[in-house]
Amino acid sequence: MRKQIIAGNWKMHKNANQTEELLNELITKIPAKTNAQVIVAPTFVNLAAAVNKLKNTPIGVSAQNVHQAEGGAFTGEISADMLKSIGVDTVILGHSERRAIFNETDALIANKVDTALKHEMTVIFCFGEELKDRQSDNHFNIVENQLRDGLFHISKESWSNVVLAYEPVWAIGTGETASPEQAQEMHEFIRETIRKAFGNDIADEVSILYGGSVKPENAKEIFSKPDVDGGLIGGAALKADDFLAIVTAI
Ligand SMILES: O=C[C@H](O)COP(=O)(O)O
Repeated sequence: MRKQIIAGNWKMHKNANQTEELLNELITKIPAKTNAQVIVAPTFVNLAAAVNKLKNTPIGVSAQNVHQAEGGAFTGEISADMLKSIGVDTVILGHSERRAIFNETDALIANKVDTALKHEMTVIFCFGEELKDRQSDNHFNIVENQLRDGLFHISKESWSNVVLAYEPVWAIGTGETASPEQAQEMHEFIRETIRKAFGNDIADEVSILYGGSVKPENAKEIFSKPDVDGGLIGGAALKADDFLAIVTAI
């Protein structure tokens, strides 16, 4: 059975007090039993506090990024070893905001993937087409290339530490969601692409999350699709009630 996962990417939101408040609310309100593994990704400065607060709860913690080098003169950057040393063993890589705003290329993301996997971290690998790609009917090519160039160099053994997050850029923070059918069509394509390259076991086991304007109102229908194994949630992860409504929709 594939793991179902709901991850909240808090992006550059929530200071220390607000982080504590949201975590308290999540801890208090999260149902005793959920069908999905639940993860939150606060900003770097609040990660250690989140790890401490969420100890002995069912909620895991992820970082939003990591630097590819082991360490050194990289002002402002954070290494995998630093994350591991505070108990963070999951990292989001390849997010479209990192690609578009911070010029992260497939080659750089592939490097970051290697570093994270070397440190036995779980990678939530994000990818997805822009609106122009979909309008020109090039979305399958773009998605396949992002997968091949950013991820397909890893070993078969590494796949147990990889979660995929398909996030069409045109649906991120726009309020416009891919239809459940569009999500399913792409998730199925992604799984078949993995099947061709890595075989049935890996294709059937890897969790593929959908991200892009998931809300309590549309979550259930999207998650009902057979190749959608959960969600990577942005805006709606910033309110405990909305996030938990999405968690219970799966
Ligand atoms: O990482 C999360 C995605 O960028 C989705 O963000 P959103 O739910 O605000 O559209």
